[in-house]
Order: sequence, then structure tokens, then C-alpha cells
Amino acid sequence: MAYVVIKCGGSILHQLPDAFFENLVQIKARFGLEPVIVHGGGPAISAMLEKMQIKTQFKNGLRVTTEPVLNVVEMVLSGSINKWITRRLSQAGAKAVGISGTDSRLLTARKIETPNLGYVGEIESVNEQVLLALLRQQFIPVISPVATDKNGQRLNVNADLAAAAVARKMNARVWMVTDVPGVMMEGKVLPYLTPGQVDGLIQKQVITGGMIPKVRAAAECIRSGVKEVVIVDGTEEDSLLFLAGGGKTGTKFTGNGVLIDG
Ligand SMILES: Nc1ncnc2c1ncn2[C@@H]1O[C@H](COP(=O)(O)OP(=O)(O)O)[C@@H](O)[C@H]1O
Ligand SMILES: CC(=O)N[C@@H](CCC(=O)OP(=O)(O)O)C(=O)O
Repeated sequence: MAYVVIKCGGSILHQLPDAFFENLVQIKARFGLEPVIVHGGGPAISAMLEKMQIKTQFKNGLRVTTEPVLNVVEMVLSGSINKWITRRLSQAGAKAVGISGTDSRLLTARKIETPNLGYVGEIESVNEQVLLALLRQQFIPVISPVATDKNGQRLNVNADLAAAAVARKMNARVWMVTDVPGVMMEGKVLPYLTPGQVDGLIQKQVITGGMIPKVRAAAECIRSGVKEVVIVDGTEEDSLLFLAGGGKTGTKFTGNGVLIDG
């Protein structure tokens, strides 16, 4: 079976048209691709934290996660956002099941060692049996990226990194759906990138903020043998069908891409 992990970024979620969810259902019928959704929700978490007057900050695209922040992260991601996506998919005719990385140890993580990041995790293992069981019964899994460590402590995992871990485990293609047409440099989309180019672009601050974990996750995928990682604009019409059919859009990560000057 061919799987595709579709990472839906919080930046774009609420602008995704009905057609996006309908396309998601069609890629299975028309191209035999089985979708697994991993979603973010950064802006919704920030909005809720602001409402609750809890301060929040990011380091290299990762949210500093104290205990009160962690409570809000889980409430928003595994609660409202996860259920909102499954509702949209159900409306589009899919059998969607929303689960969190803490269910049945789907995502096990360890605390990232960067000092003062708090309860932020990096994925150690993915229990793909849960996903395979759902997929066998024609369900589309919709995953919230909250994980647990080996002691059962909840950890906040960046959704790009969670999507990469799931894709590596399932040997799936990866489409990262976001609010920009790809990785941009000097106002233009970079059509191709290789893992080796990523660190330089971050150092030169061509890539900043939320794009940092995205390109790092993409590079990690390619280095471990994932065949296709594409960063794509969620509002681009029929982009999922286009990608499923082998079309080229957004920024594609490859083992040997086009070199960037400088
Ligand atoms: N070189 C770059 N190309 C495109 N976007 C970039 C770049 N550097 C930083 N960004 C920022 O990254 C954002 C996407 O990351 P993020 O907001 O975390 O999205 P998502 O919620 O989809 O994961 C873009 O909206 C843009 O502001
Ligand atoms: C550790 C960390 O930064 N976790 C993210 C999880 C959500 C996410 O990744 O959402 P996007 O895909 O919209 O960025 C956060 O707290 O915002």
C-alpha cells in the first residue's frame, strides 16, 4: 500500500476550502494513496494562551512549553483542532478518526535537550500498528502531535517533526501543507532543495521561524530514505490531486537538488 502523510499547518487550517478535504478523499479512490493526517495548530494555541493571559515564546520555531502552556497545547490540539479536522473530513465523505500521539503510545518522545525549552519532545518511536489497524478498516487517521515519554509525561512536539517521524516509520510520501507557496528566497519559490542546503539557509536567515522545523523535518525524511517531501500552499487549487498525479508544485526535497548560489 502507498501512504502519504499530509501535514496540515495551523497557519492555513481555517482557510482550507471544502475542495481540499474532498481532494483528500479522492486521492485514495483515484490514485490508490492512503492519507494519514498530522496537524499543527500553532496560531490557535497562541490565541488561546493570549486569551488566558499566559505568555508564550518560540526558540528556533519551537514553543517554550511550561506546564500551563502544555495544558493549553493539549486542549487546543487534541481537542478543538483535531475534532474540527475530523468533522471537515466527515463532511467530505471520509471515515476520519481523530487520535492523539498519547493514544495507545502512538508517539513516544524524549525531552529535547536544548536548555529552557520545557516540555518539548522529539519523537523516539511511532507505534504504526494503531495507524495500520485504522487504515485496514478504511479510516483516515488524524493525528494530534502531543506525545508521551517513557514515564507517561506529556510532551509538546512540533507537528512537522511528528509528521516526519510518522512518514519515516510508514515509508510514506510527505506533503507539508502551509500558508506560503514553498520555501522562498529573494521573493521566489525554491523549486528544489537538498538536505545539505538546509543549515546554510537557516544560518543566513533566509529560512526563519516556523519554516525552520519544517525544512529540518523534510531534510531528516530524505536522509532516512523517504522518497518525496513537498512543502505546498494549502490554498492552491487541487494541489493534492496534482501532487498525487506526479505534478510538480511548491518546494520539493530531493537527494540531489538544484544548487543555490552563494
Ligand atoms: N524562507 C522562507 N520561505 C517561506 N516561508 C518562510 C521562510 N522563512 C520563514 N518563513 C515563515 O514560515 C511560515 C510557515 O511556518 P508556520 O507559520 O509554522 O506554518 P505552519 O503552521 O503551516 O507549520 C511562513 O508563513 C513564513 O512566515
Ligand atoms: C514544540 C512546538 O512548537 N509545538 C507546536 C505544536 C503545534 C504546531 O507545530 O503547529 P504548526 O504546524 O501550526 O506550527 C506549538 O506549540 O505551536
